[in-house]
Amino acid sequence: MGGKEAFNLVKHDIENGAKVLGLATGSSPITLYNEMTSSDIDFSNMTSVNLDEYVGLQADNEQSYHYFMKEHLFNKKPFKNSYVPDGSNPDAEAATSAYDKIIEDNPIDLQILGIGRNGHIGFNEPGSPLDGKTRKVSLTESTIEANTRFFEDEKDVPRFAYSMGIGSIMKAKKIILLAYGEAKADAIAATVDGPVTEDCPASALQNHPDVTLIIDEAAASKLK
Ligand SMILES: N[C@@H]1[C@@H](O)[C@H](O)[C@@H](COP(=O)(O)O)O[C@@H]1O
Repeated sequence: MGGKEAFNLVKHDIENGAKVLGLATGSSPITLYNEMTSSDIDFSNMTSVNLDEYVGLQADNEQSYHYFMKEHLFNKKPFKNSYVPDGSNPDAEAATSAYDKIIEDNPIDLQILGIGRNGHIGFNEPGSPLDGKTRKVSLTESTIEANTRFFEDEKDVPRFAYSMGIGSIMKAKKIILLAYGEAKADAIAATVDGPVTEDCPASALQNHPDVTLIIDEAAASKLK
């Protein structure tokens, strides 16, 4: 899907000096990561900062976002530093403030985003403050249900995550949002045509000066 288009934008930014990439998990960025791993770009002097991680999963847990990122990108293309929130730290205050410090020290040049069916970005579910920092969030039923496919049993799906806030996402210089498939059509319509509202966290992107949407026809099917 849109991996090639996204990759060309990423490559262009790197050639123009981008040093910090904000990265996302989920199925949407996989084709981009495939392009990155098969490219000849050297990321070893770059930094990556991921959006979120499940609370309660160790980095070596196969369902963790740490693991996902290693498997899809970092094992083949190591970065100088790669940051993902520490889901194994039960102290939410410590884990989230440490992550805010990381974001502050590594301002994001280009942020890659997927989108949840309910318009969430990172794990900022509907109702999240549009200017928020990293925090512990409760996942909604719709997100838990969407994530169930990755776990053996629904009861194993984590109920909480540490997520970069929308305020931090909005500070990225540029943003690329990836969305494919009919299940994302309502979220994309609300993001683009709806009001800016906490009911659709991605609608905050309307206030960002440099956002590119890479979406397929199905995801675009409910746009005005
Ligand atoms: N926390 C992630 C999001 O960052 C991602 O955008 C979303 C959509 O995932 P997918 O791309 O698999 O549809 O899933 C999870 O909730």
